[in-house]
Amino acid sequence: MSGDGFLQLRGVASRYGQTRVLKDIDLSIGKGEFVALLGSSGCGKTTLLRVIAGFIEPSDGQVAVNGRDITRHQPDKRGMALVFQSYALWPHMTVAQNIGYGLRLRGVARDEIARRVSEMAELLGLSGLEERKPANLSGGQRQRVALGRALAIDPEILLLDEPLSNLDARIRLSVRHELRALQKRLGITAVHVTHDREEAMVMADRIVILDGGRIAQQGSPEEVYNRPASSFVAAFMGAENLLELDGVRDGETFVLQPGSAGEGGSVPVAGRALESGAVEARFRPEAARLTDIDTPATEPGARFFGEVMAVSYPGGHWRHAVKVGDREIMADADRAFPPGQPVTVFVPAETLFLFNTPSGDPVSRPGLPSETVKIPA
Ligand SMILES: Nc1ncnc2c1ncn2[C@@H]1O[C@H](COP(=O)(O)OP(=O)(O)OP(=O)(O)O)[C@@H](O)[C@H]1O
Repeated sequence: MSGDGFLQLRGVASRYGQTRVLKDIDLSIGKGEFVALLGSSGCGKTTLLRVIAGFIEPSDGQVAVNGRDITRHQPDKRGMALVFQSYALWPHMTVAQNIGYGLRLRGVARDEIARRVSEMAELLGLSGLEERKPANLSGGQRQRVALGRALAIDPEILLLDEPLSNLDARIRLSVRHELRALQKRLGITAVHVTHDREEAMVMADRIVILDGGRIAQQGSPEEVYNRPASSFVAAFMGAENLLELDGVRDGETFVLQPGSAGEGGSVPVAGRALESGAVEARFRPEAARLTDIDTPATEPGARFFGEVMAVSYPGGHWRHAVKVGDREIMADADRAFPPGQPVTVFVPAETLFLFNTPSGDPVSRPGLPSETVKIPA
């Protein structure tokens, strides 16, 4: 999925000295689209945002806005505003002076600045606080001042670098929704850097997942969550349980072979690029159904045999650590299975993510209890 190309990156690469941080970044963002750059620490999110903002010149590739190449334009000539995690407000200035700062730098007339500041204060729920200093504001209010300062210059593109991560958890949830609603209302194009999966899911139209400086996958929140393109993306999107299995493709059905995990079952190929051989199977704890040993499968999916190692109650369900073959997985259930109890773990086909391992070689395992259940797709 890609936008209409309002903001376009073509073949962007960046390096710090000899270290390549970004490679082959092709990204097309539509006008008014909210895109989240998501990835673990050090994957290059901030570097990419800074390349877009113009604080870092890419070692290769091009950045264009509305068809115009801006790769070598100064940051203040790009029609973009950047909001940081640290707010970066001037402590000696009032809320009004902070919001009006960018306008003053641009030589805007005093009356116009006053008009714009009061418009921003109104828009961001800061009316009445204009004469306060940042030290006398809450974290959420400070972040709104930083946002007001960014929006006051009327940018075409808003760049957000983890702007919510200094806020406490409860405020973060409400500011997320405020920011998203404001972005839609103003029709502004936004690129938001975050390492928080849920934040990206609830705020963005599109999520771009970075891994080691490359785009691992991009798509709507629903796409990347339910149809991860790789084992890395599946794990990053919460399917952290991993089992290594062998499978045989039989037309449009992928049959999992018996092995050390006691696995068996079959899943529809459903458009996936799956070949016979070794696969990594990934699934979320909440996707697994835990039952007494030998409970038969009644729908397509995979069945594993295991032993409960530990049980806890994080709220709403019981979470179990289960030893399956030589791996430990997490599985949720609405009742507690005591440690030591043998169990069946069933993962329905649509929630089981399968990826051929790079070599394609069968995974070797010691033989343990196993069963194959072949259910037609
Ligand atoms: N000025 C610099 N000089 C050398 N290496 C740098 C510099 N800035 C960043 N890096 C390296 O580049 C890589 C990408 O950094 P970047 O800040 O873009 O990652 P990130 O995904 O935003 O991480 P985080 O979520 O931790 O902020 C990291 O390995 C980092 O150590």
